Amino acid sequence: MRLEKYQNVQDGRLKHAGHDYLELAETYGTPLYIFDEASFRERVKGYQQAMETPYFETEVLYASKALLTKAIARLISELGIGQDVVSAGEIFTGIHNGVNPEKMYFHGNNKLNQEIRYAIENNVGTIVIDNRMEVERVNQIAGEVGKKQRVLLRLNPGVEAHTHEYIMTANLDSKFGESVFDEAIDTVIQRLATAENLNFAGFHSHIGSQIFEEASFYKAATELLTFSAAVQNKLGIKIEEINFGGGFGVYYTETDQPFNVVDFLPNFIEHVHAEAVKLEINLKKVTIEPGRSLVNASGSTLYEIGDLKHTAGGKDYAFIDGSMNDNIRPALYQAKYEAMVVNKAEFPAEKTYTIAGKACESGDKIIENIELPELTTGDLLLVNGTGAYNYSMASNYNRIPRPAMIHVIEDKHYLTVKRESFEEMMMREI
Ligand SMILES: Cc1ncc(COP(=O)(O)O)c(C=O)c1O
Ligand SMILES: N[C@@H](CCCC[NH3+])C(=O)O
Repeated sequence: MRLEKYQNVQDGRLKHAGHDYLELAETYGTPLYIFDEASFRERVKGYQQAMETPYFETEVLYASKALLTKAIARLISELGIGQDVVSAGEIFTGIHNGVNPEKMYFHGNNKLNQEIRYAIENNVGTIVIDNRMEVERVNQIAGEVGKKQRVLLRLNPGVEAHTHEYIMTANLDSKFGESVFDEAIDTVIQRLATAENLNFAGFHSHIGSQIFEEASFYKAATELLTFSAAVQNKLGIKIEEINFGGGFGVYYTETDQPFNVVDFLPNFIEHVHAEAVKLEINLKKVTIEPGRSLVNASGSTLYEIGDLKHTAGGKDYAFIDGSMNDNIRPALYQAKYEAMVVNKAEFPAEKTYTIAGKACESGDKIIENIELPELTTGDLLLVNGTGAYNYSMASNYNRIPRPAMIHVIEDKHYLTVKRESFEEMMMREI
């Protein structure tokens, strides 16, 4: 397993910022989500600095679908980044933990009327309109609330990025946004710009998630700016802001070769500026909304090895006390992960295992065919790169309680999510 900056091997054991994983397991139990707060803070600051430019206002919005807890919301607020939200639930969590709603961008392809009303009443700064029907709904609800709502339109620029089919968002049949190739697109934009209760500020696009080619982002930017210029020239509508979405790929295993986002961003901003100048677009604001690349490497999950099984077919299973309930990604996207036996950090890897969860599903395998030291019941297995889309996609399938989460920050660690109890799982039931 590739170690993160905060991990190192001492006395034959893997440690997290000097903390022994065995002690963390004793204190908090397993399975345990562990979030390294220092590296998250550093990454956020790095992105913010890399976006700074004299050309226009820039803002980093954190795509909170990747991981949102009360503690994460407090960090968003403290660090002063915006929040990309996709439901009233995310807005609620943000607002109740100090996030300034003016800095929120509300996305979603079927925002409910009550969510739109909630957002407008609670001063959510920008609603990113997905489609022409939503234009009318937001306009009407804003009128009822008595506000003029700032909005962007989500465009599908038709830039196909190479990623898993389920996380592509800009193919022609995507459910997200209005296509730049749609014959009615001009009418939709004209309506947006003239709707009495809307303040149309520009466009948004997000071409997909876990993307490794910088070229796809440059291409999408060029497409969007060219389209914006056409809108200005043809319809006389000014485009002040473009939100370029998130999607920067991260390292899970050695087949992943992500680019360095902090190096990429200044070049990207230059590209956007140069294209905007060429096309005579007076951009006032540029935003990005990364989720995975901000949190994934800060998260890991600690499991205890239970039973071991050698099948008649010759496979060696090692069962963990977690499951697809705490990490659905291998089952959903065939996602790959690396892992390490923290108490055998210096033992040679000599056996091939399939790490399977305890859920009643054959597909509940967290890692297939990983080389590890000979395992024994009670060993602790750490899976790295679980910060994004693990806790936020966790479920209670099989009535399995969701794990606890802790934050580690230099010399201390603290609980941010309590382990779910059986009672809590029944709480909403009558
Ligand atoms: C509109 C939008 N913005 C931002 C993101 C965050 O993407 P990622 O976590 O890949 O950075 C997503 C998720 O794919 C999204 O749909
Ligand atoms: N949840 C997905 C990505 C979807 C991103 C949100 N649009 C993942 O785990 O990779």
